[in-house]
Amino acid sequence: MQATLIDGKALAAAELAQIKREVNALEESGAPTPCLAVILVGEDPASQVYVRNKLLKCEQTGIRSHCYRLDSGVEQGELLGLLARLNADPAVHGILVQLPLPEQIDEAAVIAAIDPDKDVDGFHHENMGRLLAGDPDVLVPCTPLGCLLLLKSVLGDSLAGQHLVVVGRSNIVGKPAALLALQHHCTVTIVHSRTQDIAAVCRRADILIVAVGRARMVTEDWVKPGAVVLDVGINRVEHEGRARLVGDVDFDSVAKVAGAITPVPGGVGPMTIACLLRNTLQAYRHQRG
Ligand SMILES: Nc1nc(=O)c2c([nH]1)NC[C@@H]1CN(c3ccc(C(=O)N[C@@H](CCC(=O)O)C(=O)O)cc3)C=[N+]21
Repeated sequence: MQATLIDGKALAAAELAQIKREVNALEESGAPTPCLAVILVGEDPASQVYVRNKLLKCEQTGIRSHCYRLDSGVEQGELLGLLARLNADPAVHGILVQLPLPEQIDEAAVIAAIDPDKDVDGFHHENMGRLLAGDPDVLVPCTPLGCLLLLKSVLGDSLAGQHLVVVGRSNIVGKPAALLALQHHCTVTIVHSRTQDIAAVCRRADILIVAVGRARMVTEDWVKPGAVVLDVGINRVEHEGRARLVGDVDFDSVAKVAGAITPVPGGVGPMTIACLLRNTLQAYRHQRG
């Protein structure tokens, strides 16, 4: 391995420590405590792990949190009613509805029902539009924001002119990551399942962000020597009879050619959670003027 390992866990811990200091300062000034509401529908095991993690990090930073656990058979109207109450509650500053939702519920309708000012996921069309327009007063999706912080940790502020290729075009990672990179003056390409000779396009990237959800899809022949590789994938695979977490990047082969690379676990994931808390604090400040 020649690549520098980008330690997302350590960088996230530093970010959380900073958030904790800011929350403490608010506390000392007598201001109310920032509060995040999390809604979890059903019993999806991965969602339960992620939500537990988010609540734990809230506790560590002093952000108040409240988790609403709804039955997997809940009616959409009930979920929308809960959102209306949380939107109207001035003590709640951030709202996160854990995805995916059960099939009887229209995800788009749920996201549209969240007050954009409390939309700490940055999934509401109002926030997507603001990001597209380059409005600084926007809540940016947590994973792309985490990617940007990881990139700055290796490249400093010199993202300008770098060719950044995003693999994947989802609304929650690929598209917002591309827009954020564009705002930081990168030359941006998005590639996806219909792209012709995807490996050749990726090989031209100075920075590669991979978010497709296919275990170890990106191999060393996709990567330019010295490139920075961020792996957003979280795939559970069987390895010698045991469940194991791997990314969308074939770490062992890519680490031989990349200049820097994030591991899975311990890369983008922890940074995503740190950015959720960062967004909660931003939403709090915005709401309090
Ligand atoms: N409304 C909503 N917002 C989200 O931000 C959201 C979501 N729904 N649904 C699911 C995805 C996934 N996601 C992750 C966050 C942290 C880790 C994370 O911390 N991963 C650890 C490992 C965790 C494990 O052991 O499974 C790591 O990479 O080191 C992973 C995945 C947020 N998501």
